[in-house]
Amino acid sequence: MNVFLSRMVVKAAGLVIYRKLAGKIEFLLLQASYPPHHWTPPKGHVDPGEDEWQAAIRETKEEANINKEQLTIHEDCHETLYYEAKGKPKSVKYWLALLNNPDDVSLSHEHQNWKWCELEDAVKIADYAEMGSLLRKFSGFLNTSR
Ligand SMILES: Nc1ncnc2c1ncn2[C@H]1C[C@H](O)[C@@H](COP(=O)(O)OP(=O)(O)OP(=O)(O)O)O1
Ligand SMILES: [Mg+2]
Repeated sequence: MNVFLSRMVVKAAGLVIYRKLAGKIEFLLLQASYPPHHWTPPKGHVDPGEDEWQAAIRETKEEANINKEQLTIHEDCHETLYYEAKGKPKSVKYWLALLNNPDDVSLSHEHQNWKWCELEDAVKIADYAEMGSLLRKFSGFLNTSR
């Protein structure tokens, strides 16, 4: 991406959180409380003075009430999505993270629901093609690193 474009891009970051339950891997998706009520992993905008890593961890705490200490973040498994949101180019960097204990999740006012989904369901519910590819890639990472 050239310098001009990279300055215009709205940066966001988040964590693709998964848990292992009954031998299955499930991904956490949160549903926006505002239209189009889309489902994404916890994520949000990078604040001034913050980098993407810090934003991913802060947003996960704010949106899903999950602390860094409850997670094992796979620092080497990450991917950035680029799309247009509200007429502006947006980038969202996601890292993969295990929720160590399959604890409850609680929501911020920005979300109205959450779901733990196995891969194929997560791909369907998250809906966007690039998010589907990202989830498949992260799932592949888990299958080869186990
Ligand atoms: N992977 C995607 N590809 C294309 N469009 C997407 C994708 N994810 C979400 N959108 C759409 C849904 C919304 O219309 C719009 C903004 O959604 P989103 O990027 O999730 O940010 P947001 O404004 O809801 O919250 P946040 O503060 O968490 O970034 O983009
Ligand atoms: Mg958000």
